[in-house]
Amino acid sequence: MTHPSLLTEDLTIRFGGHVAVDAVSCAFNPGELTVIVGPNGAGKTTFFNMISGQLMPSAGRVMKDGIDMTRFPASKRARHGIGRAFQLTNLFPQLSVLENIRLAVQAQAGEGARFFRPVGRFTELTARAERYLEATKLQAVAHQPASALPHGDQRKLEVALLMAMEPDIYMFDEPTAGMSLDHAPDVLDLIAEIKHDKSKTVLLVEHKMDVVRALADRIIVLHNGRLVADGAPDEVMSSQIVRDVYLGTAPATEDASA
Ligand SMILES: Nc1ncnc2c1ncn2[C@@H]1O[C@H](COP(=O)(O)OP(=O)(O)OP(=O)(O)O)[C@@H](O)[C@H]1O
Repeated sequence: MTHPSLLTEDLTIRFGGHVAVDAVSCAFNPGELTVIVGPNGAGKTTFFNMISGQLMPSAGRVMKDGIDMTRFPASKRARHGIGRAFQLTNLFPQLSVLENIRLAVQAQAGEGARFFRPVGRFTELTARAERYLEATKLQAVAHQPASALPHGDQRKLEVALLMAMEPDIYMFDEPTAGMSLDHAPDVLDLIAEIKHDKSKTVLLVEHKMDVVRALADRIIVLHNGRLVADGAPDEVMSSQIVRDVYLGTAPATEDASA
């Protein structure tokens, strides 16, 4: 039996009088890709922000592998293996794609940006960076400055930087947003590959139902900050509560059941 690697316990945040995420308790398991869906303003991104550490909850806890992460800043959570794809905030725009990936590999290896290191070590880190370059199909643009990449390749680079951190929790917030149709499958294939590694836990916020169908092992539904459904994709998508949520007829305080 697999043990959940990530748990939220009664996770709650209030902005003034507004409860944006309301006592959400959920366990996420290795080898499982969970998609978080819900209408606009349901609390999906806020829930994500509390897991990755961009926001501190008003109440409740975030646990990973038995460790309470609730008060850890995002950087410390990342060192504990909670990895979130961001739109190129960690990027050095003037450096090449490969150099950016190599810096992420170095950071993961705890080597910072040291310039002097044994040649063998340098070669090993470069080989690792090249593996991520290949995995994300960015070889053709390896030596281009990161800032010159078209949007689709930038999203792939985000995934490469995330993979280089070797997290065990992968978090993606609308990974194909703003992407042309010809680039989206590459990124979705990458996420599918990550989820095939049974030691990885993947969380995805997504609006596009074709993406949800292609990737989800499990779906959770947020509505007005509350978890209102949790289960297998077919079961959740055909449930009355989900139809109500999307048609706008759900009561605000519906219980969590698929
Ligand atoms: N920093 C903030 N201050 C005040 N209210 C906030 C803040 N961040 C989010 N909210 C509110 O919390 C609620 C949840 O927002 P959130 O962005 O998490 O929803 P979402 O489900 O991700 O929506 P979308 O699908 O549109 O991205 C919304 O009512 C939003 O206005």
